[in-house]
Amino acid sequence: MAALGALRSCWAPARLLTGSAHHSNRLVLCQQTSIKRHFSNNKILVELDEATGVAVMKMKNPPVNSLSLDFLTEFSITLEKLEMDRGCRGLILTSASPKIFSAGLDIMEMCGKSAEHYGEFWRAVQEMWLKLYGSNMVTIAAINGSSPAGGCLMALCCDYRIMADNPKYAIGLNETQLGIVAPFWFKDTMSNVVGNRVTEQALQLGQMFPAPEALKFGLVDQLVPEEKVQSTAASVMAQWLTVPDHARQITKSMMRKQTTDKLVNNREADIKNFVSFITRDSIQKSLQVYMERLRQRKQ
Ligand SMILES: CCCCC/C=C\C/C=C\CCC/C=C/C(=O)SCCNC(=O)CCNC(=O)[C@H](O)C(C)(C)COP(=O)(O)OP(=O)(O)OC[C@H]1O[C@@H](n2cnc3c(N)ncnc32)[C@H](O)[C@@H]1OP(=O)(O)O
Repeated sequence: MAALGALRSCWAPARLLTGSAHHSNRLVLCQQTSIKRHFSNNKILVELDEATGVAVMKMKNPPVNSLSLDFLTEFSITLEKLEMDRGCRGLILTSASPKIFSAGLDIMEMCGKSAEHYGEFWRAVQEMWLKLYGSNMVTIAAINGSSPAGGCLMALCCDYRIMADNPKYAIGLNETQLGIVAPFWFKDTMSNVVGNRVTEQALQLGQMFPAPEALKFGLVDQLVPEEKVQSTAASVMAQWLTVPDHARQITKSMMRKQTTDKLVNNREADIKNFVSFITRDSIQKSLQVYMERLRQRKQ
């Protein structure tokens, strides 16, 4: 969480990038150029470049990067490690396999399981959101494929979104299409980016927007050719990192705290609400029908 007291002081890298550092600091930077640290596990590839202070996090949960309980747990642990690492100032979030950024929450985690499981799963979804939306790091989503529902939420949590310029890739909070409802904190995250009116319509209709449409109303910030998504993310990140960390972090926290506090103060009630919603027979039926439709589409 972006608690003000926990702000990290990362002045040296900021000064290096703005060019006001002492000569000996520059030497350190040169010497560090090729040092990369790895935080990978079997679901997420992470490489932290010590010279730039930027970590690239590639989701790798085949076939579609669905957000399973295991994946979400690994994700939050990894994010926590990076957050605590004084050498890490920026995070680029992307997919290890182009075409799909993330298929969103793993629907199988919400079907035919116990109430205890649903509670545990939802707590993990909350944790991912609190950590990513509340991150002190500069976060950039390099969206190299489709990004429905929970995948869109992850991208919306970031400070800036760069998407591959391919109309086949779509992004949006499509929950109503599955017969489920995006909770208030999904809604707030989108509303904070694109405004209330657009969010209201998009959420009711469960709209998925092809990349060019998403750009038009600011759901993503920039479209670039597919092969330039990563390099553009790196250069946008370099610009963001020229701003002194403490000032940017306080500003980010000021903009987002009201939204995160709403969940922090209501976590247990939100879990209870989710469990009672998802265990309804009608909702279970809707999810099964949706999965069946996905399978049939494939055939
Ligand atoms: C009363 C007030 C209540 C208030 C609210 C209270 C509580 C809130 C309640 C609920 C909130 C839940 C919020 C949910 C958020 C979500 O994220 S739901 C997930 C939504 N995701 C989707 O709709 C994506 C569906 N998938 C696709 O559209 C496509 O699969 C694709 C991602 C575009 C990829 O297409 P393609 O490359 O063609 O791959 P396939 O379709 O063939 O898929 C490959 C296999 O992957 C399986 N799969 C796809 N997506 C998911 C998924 N999200 N979860 C699990 N599995 C998935 C797909 O079935 C294929 O499996 P098989 O190979 O057939 O076994």
